[in-house]
Amino acid sequence: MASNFSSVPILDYSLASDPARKPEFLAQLRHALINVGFLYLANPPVAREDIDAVIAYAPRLFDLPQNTKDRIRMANSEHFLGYSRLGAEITKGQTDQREQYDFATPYEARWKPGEPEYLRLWGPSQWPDEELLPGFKDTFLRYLAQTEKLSYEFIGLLAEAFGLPREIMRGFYETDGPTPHRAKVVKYPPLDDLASNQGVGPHFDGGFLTFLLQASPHPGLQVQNLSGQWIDAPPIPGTFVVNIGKALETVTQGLARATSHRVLSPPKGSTPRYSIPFFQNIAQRISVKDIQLEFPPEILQLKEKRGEVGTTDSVNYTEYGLLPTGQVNLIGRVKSHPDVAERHYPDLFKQFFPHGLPAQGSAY
Ligand SMILES: O=C(O)CCC(=O)C(=O)O
Ligand SMILES: [Fe+2]
Repeated sequence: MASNFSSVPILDYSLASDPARKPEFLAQLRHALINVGFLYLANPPVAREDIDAVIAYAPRLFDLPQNTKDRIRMANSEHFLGYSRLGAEITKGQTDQREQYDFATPYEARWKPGEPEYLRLWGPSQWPDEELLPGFKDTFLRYLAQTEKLSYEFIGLLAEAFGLPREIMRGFYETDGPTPHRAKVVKYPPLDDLASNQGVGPHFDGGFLTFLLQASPHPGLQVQNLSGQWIDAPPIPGTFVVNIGKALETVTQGLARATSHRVLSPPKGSTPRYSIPFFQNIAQRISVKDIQLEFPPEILQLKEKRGEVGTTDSVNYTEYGLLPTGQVNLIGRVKSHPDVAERHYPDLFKQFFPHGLPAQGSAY
């Protein structure tokens, strides 16, 4: 019988460090990974004062004068890092109604001519001037470092929940150098003057795990269940929303589900919604088919019990079976930010946009 879900489960991270209650946590985690693909994580090991501080900074980032935001626009960056104006991003061919900054964990650009083009994707972030937003960069980096650490601890717990050794996933990210991760600070304006209510259109996340901080009390995030219905995932203070990306779904042979999700714009007259997603990545040169995980048969059976996953409204990621992760990432960025691609990756731009820049979808 197909299992389905009508709400997103809440897991308490403090159980994971209590030996007596860890089995309970792992059982809940296994259920959430296999049957839902989303969960709330209460009591995450990220300092509350840093969480509160990044939440407080979010509106201030967008209240900066337009010309100072544009100075660090994404189009400047071959790493697709920086500021994107409202309406600059495309999901599934439609314009998203959100304004955002993309930042990454610290990373020195390493690409050299002759190496694969996708290695150019990662490099330093563009930060707002310190005088304009004192303390933001340091606070955000501290937040990123803690969230990154949590993401690796969580991958260890995921392995345990699936009956594997805790360290088995390391091969995906411990390679010749650090694996960079991306985060965004996002503002969804209310519907008043928008062309549509697509805050962000239906999609899967690409990488391993996403840790989403809902940074204002607005609902709007929705998750698609197995029969295609949209289920609300409203903010719960003090939690992260954790979900699975397509790379992790692929390496776990579909045990951990990547679940389609979207954000609807806040209603007319409302204040803006803010959110801060962190996207855990894996090493760029690795193809997900390079490492085969052997799951115990009784775990694989749990997937059969789930039944067929119904249709989703999201784009798919069939490339993961074929290409290095870095190339899959780069293609995703090109499709989402064609104007940045046109400037820095002209060949890929022509391949995906043979008729030129779409009417919408220009970061600048
Ligand atoms: O803003 C949110 O709540 C979700 C954003 C999201 O799904 C994404 O950026 O991938
Ligand atoms: Fe997402």
